[in-house]
Amino acid sequence: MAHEALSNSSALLVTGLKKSYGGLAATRDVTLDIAAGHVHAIIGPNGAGKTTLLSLLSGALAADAGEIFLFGEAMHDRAEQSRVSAGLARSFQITSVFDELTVLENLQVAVQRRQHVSYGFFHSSAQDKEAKDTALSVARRVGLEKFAHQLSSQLSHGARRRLDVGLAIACKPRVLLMDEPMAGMGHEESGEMIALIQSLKQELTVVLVEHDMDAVFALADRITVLVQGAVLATGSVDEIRNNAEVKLAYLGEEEEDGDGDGEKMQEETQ
Ligand SMILES: Nc1ncnc2c1ncn2[C@@H]1O[C@H](COP(=O)(O)OP(=O)(O)OP(=O)(O)O)[C@@H](O)[C@H]1O
Repeated sequence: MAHEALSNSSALLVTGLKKSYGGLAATRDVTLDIAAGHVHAIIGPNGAGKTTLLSLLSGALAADAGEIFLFGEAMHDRAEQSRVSAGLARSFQITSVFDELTVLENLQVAVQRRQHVSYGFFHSSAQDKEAKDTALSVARRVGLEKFAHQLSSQLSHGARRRLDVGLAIACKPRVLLMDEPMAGMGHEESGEMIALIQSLKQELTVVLVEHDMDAVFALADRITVLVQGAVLATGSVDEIRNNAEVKLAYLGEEEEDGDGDGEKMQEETQ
């Protein structure tokens, strides 16, 4: 069933999403309208419910209440794999890299998994060729072409995380959920990941959970701040940076840091 109130530009519409772990409300009545083609960042202090929210969106966790629409199509009553097939995929958790396979083989497995869902178990040789070609184009897309025949276990941390993104892209998502893609990265690797996410905007919508505020401010079209499971504010980068409540609840530490590099806040929030 489609959502009637959907605006033309909504990629993901979430209404009244709730999740409790026993007595603890991890997600309280979260409503979000994520526009197509945007990078929409979700930020907030530790324990704010960011990962829980991504798990509810991907279907890894069942919500207690609320609705999720992907381009108007109801997702909340679907299982995780069915959401992936519809175009709602999560990188860094839904897919896993097989160490003993090469970069290309890993990508091929991801493409073949999607074909299996679409066409059933038996593959034609044309589908095998399509899987190889698609895997190679995804390797190119995430900047791993020159490592295509390298074992995944030999990749650097940054390259491995780009492979994670590639595995998600191989599922042909329309909305990609990303859980801390810059985690554990140095400056150069973060820069490469920022450039990759920036380039993804041309073809899909990204929901980005990230503690690295430099990356968030560089990438986000809109930001939602979660505090104790509830939406404190949603707005542009400037609106969020200048929001007094947000500064008090979360960004204040960065302002005190003074140099604007977000380091202090990262320490506070990692
Ligand atoms: N499986 C679980 N069982 C019980 N409580 C949980 C579970 N997972 C998360 N929580 C609690 O739910 C709240 C939200 O956690 P969540 O991991 O979603 O926050 P987060 O914003 O992603 O935090 P972080 O920034 O540290 O990753 C926290 O209080 C956490 O302790």
